[in-house]
Amino acid sequence: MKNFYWFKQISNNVKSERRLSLGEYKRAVSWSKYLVSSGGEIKGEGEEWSADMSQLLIGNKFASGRHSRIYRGIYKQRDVAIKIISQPEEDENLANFLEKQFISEVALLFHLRHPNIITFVAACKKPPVFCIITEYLAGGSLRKYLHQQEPYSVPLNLALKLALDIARGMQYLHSQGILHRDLKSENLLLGEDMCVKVADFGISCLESQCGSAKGFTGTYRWMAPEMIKEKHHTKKVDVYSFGIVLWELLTALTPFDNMTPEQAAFAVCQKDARPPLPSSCPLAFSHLINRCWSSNPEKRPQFEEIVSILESYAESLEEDPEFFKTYKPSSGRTILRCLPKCITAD
Ligand SMILES: Nc1ncnc2c1ncn2[C@@H]1O[C@H](COP(=O)(O)OP(=O)(O)OP(=O)(O)O)[C@@H](O)[C@H]1O
Repeated sequence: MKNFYWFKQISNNVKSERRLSLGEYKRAVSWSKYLVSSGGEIKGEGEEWSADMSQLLIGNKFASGRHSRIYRGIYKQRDVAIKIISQPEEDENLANFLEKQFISEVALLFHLRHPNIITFVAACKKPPVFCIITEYLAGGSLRKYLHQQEPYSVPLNLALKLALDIARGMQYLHSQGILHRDLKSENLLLGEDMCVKVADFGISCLESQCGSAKGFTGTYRWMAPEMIKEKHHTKKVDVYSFGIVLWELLTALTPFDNMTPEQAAFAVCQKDARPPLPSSCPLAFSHLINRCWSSNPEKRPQFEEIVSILESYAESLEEDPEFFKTYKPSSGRTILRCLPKCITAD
């Protein structure tokens, strides 16, 4: 607890009660002054999601986004992560964009409840600073985890479990009519027992309101070709990104590592390039990955089918530890098992 302090205390300049360095203290004050009104707590703007700032204990910064800083904290006795977004004074367009993004992220997160989706706790809006409080996931991002592993070393049963968690979170998200649009290992967080949760809904949208992908800020290495080309896009853009994440799980590498993001985007769109599947990749996975990252969105499966397929793999693996060595895509076994769920009106 020694590095935590109350916002309220900061506003009252009770500096002596905190064991922060002068630099940390100045930084904390510069951010928190916007979140704490003089002598009292912000009551928010009446929104259901408004945080009670008197209950927020803020700790060390542990990560950063493009326009945000992420702090550890405690809110109502619960471990939380606090994403603080600050609008730049000198760039009005970016400031407006960040405000819209904050409102949209909070509106979507507020309604989501699923074990594989990060849990929203509260938020506060005090321009030029906004904050989003979510549960804290101690395992960090899947990307960080994978980068700590030797290439091709993630056990297949673990890769399968992680893939299933992600697919279940995405199935739920799509069932709510929401497109994530920035699915990548950096936005997948690890909780206890290696449970994965989908996070960062900054550029997510309701399917009916997504519009075109013009001026889009997603990440090229994971982005579906139709989105790179700023064309009309559907839920299937997330399935494409999931294919890339599956590839990451099997290789523990960064997709298109030898290219800049722009070169990767060009290669994907103009040359139909995809990251190379290792020769050791079990057919069961390569078959699914190839379907997921198909350049034709219609050919990509829905998450409902992906979950069924992965569940059938998990069952088969439990019955037969050699399953991945003996699997044949045309065996019919998997298809039969998922048939009732696979047939959709897509
Ligand atoms: N609830 C959390 N628990 C643990 N770590 C988190 C949490 N939220 C965010 N992080 C860490 O902070 C990083 C950045 O978070 P996030 O992607 O939400 O910020 P962002 O501002 O949207 O970033 P960007 O715009 O660059 O995508 C994540 O990759 C993760 O490592």
